[in-house]
Amino acid sequence: MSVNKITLPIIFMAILSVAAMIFIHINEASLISFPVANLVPYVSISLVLIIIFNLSMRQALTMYVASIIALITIAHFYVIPGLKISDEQVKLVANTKHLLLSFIALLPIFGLVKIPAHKIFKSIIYLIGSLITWGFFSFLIAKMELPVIKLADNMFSSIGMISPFQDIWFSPLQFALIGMSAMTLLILVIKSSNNIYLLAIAFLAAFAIAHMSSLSIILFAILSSVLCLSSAMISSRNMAFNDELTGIPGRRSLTHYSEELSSQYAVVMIDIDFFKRFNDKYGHDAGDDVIKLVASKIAKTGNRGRAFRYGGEEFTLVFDGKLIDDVRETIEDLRVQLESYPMAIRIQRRPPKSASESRNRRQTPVKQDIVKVTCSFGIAESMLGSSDFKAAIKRADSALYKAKKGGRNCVRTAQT
Ligand SMILES: Nc1nc2c(ncn2[C@@H]2O[C@H](COP(=O)(O)OP(=O)(O)OP(=O)(O)O)[C@@H](O)[C@H]2O)c(=O)[nH]1
Repeated sequence: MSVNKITLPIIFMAILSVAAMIFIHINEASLISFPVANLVPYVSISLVLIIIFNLSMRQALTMYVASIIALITIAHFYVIPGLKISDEQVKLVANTKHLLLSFIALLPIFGLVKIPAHKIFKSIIYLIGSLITWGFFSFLIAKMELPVIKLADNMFSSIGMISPFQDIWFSPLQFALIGMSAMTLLILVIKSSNNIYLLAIAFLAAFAIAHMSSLSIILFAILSSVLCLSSAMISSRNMAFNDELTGIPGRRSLTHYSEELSSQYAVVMIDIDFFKRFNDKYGHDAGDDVIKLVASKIAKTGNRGRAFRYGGEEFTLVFDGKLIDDVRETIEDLRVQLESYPMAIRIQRRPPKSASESRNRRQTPVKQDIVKVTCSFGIAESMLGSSDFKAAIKRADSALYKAKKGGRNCVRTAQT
């Protein structure tokens, strides 16, 4: 068992959440009529569970747990009746909700974002970021009097319901946050550009927290849970089916995919040339860099080709519905592209001889080198009346062998 990257921020959040709840309980329990204290065991137990799942490296489970807890906690919050309070108390309750929901909203987010453990500072930025986002959204909605909100208000009142946009709580603190909010939003957008779930949840959280209505909170709870669950499913599927080094589908995916193929397809086996020599000269890490670069190029092959890492320095391309003649040109183009692509790799240096040499090295950037790599290709196609994919792979492998024998950096087909 080892502490993975998101464990420490979660522990940090757990301590903050429990401390905040105890504080709220001590200070406001007499003013509010629902038992805030009930949430303490919920959140504490759930955070302990999250930490345990994280310690056992079950990140997908962590996300499931985080999202289910978000749902249960919010449901608990709103199912408990008896909010008979004065105006002053409404404000206090609103404050309590803001605080609690900020933490709860952050749980799934922290389940999704892999923040390096040593950067607890980053967690604080995310916390402040989501609070500022909330400030920005409530300001926008409350102050701009968007026509769409009036429309929604009318719609809700016409069916006898209270609009979630009514009585938006708006404090002077939000004014102070507005200047910074645009910047924070921008940072959130940039940081989460390849994590659409984070972005969606941050926005939903901001929306829900800004409105403080059961409807928007429930909407948030449902949507964030769905987003977390789907993210968990996608990430566990990716973990099982994608190759760890290159990120492209691995051998297991290929087997899966072969079962969905039509009766006509072309399959290409690709192998990096003289890779052993390359590894010996530049080191294993540089070898890994090359495998990643080659994989990214192969994955971009057009003509509706699907790329897989077959294993080691071998890749497979599958063209469903195509035959050798349909893909020959595509593969020749890919070969030329790889051959002429200058790859930047990090060069490993020999171990430092002394402490002072080691210090000096840390100040100089890691050396890079530009290398050229070539690949050999073997193409085969499905046999009439046979759906045996393994046999097609074997034929492509034999064609690849011919390409290696024929001098490498060339394409051979199972026919020739
Ligand atoms: N860096 C790195 N090397 C790998 C990986 N998988 C396999 N290899 C290395 O790839 C090399 C493959 O070598 P060989 O099968 O002898 O073939 P080759 O040197 O490419 O020669 P030809 O295929 O005949 O052109 C071996 O040295 C493996 O250790 C990997 O994931 N990363």
